[in-house]
Amino acid sequence: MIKIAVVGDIGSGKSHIAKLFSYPVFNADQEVASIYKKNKNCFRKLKKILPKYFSAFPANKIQIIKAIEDSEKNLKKITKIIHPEVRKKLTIFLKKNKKRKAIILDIPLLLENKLNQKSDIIVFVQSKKSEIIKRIKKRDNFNLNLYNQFKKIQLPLSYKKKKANHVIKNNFTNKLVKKSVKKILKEII
Ligand SMILES: CC(C)(COP(=O)(O)OP(=O)(O)OC[C@H]1O[C@@H](n2cnc3c(N)ncnc32)[C@H](O)[C@@H]1O)[C@@H](O)C(=O)NCCC(=O)NCCS
Ligand SMILES: Nc1ncnc2c1ncn2[C@@H]1O[C@H](COP(=O)(O)OP(=O)(O)OP(=O)(O)O)[C@@H](O)[C@H]1O
Repeated sequence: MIKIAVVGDIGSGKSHIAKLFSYPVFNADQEVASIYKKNKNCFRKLKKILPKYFSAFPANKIQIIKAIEDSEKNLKKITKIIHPEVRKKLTIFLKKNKKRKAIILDIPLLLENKLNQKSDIIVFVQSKKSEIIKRIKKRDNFNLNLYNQFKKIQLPLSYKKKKANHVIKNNFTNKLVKKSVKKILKEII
């Protein structure tokens, strides 16, 4: 199984491009959202360490964001509980798809959390900063503080690009991007 990991800036188009590969996608952000929504055991652990923000199941996103904004330590406490659950889901996903020729990893913190293996193909999505900002500002509940906090924690984009086997330039139109995806697949599969 070839693992193709899509990395890049927040809002650069990783999830959009991951889907264009037409192979099963593991989307870590979606997994996190689903854990908050469905995993009561995880909620209990979160409530125990951060009762002020996790009061009733399912967790409230505004409260989670407030916890993270209030202190970086809170984010560490949350990720200590959430990340092992995401890793469990990843193991299940890889097992389920072990006979597939390729799978796509849409894990924003893949390199930060050293979830990659040497054999993985890393694809870096490169998008114009101004275009990204314009788009993410339109998102529901967009929070500039949180965005800046996450940017500070994430590895520099220059490092991610250097680690990549391929770079896809995303101009937020499908024509160019689809061509790049096709070219990469032709080279590796
Ligand atoms: C704060 C939350 C509720 C905001 O949810 P929301 O739906 O608005 O955003 P989403 O989860 O899609 O994340 C958007 C982007 O923010 C960045 N981001 C999210 N969490 C983190 C983090 N812990 N560290 C650095 N960047 C992060 C990623 O680039 C991600 O793609 C959520 O991001 C969260 O709970 N984060 C902590 C858990 C985590 O580490 N998730 C990252 C995936 S493993
Ligand atoms: N090539 C493209 N053509 C059309 N729309 C695009 C393209 N690339 C991205 N988009 C759109 O831009 C927005 C941001 O893309 P996306 O959500 O995939 O980014 P992301 O990098 O996964 O974000 P995050 O870091 O928050 O997880 C989405 O609405 C997506 O549909």
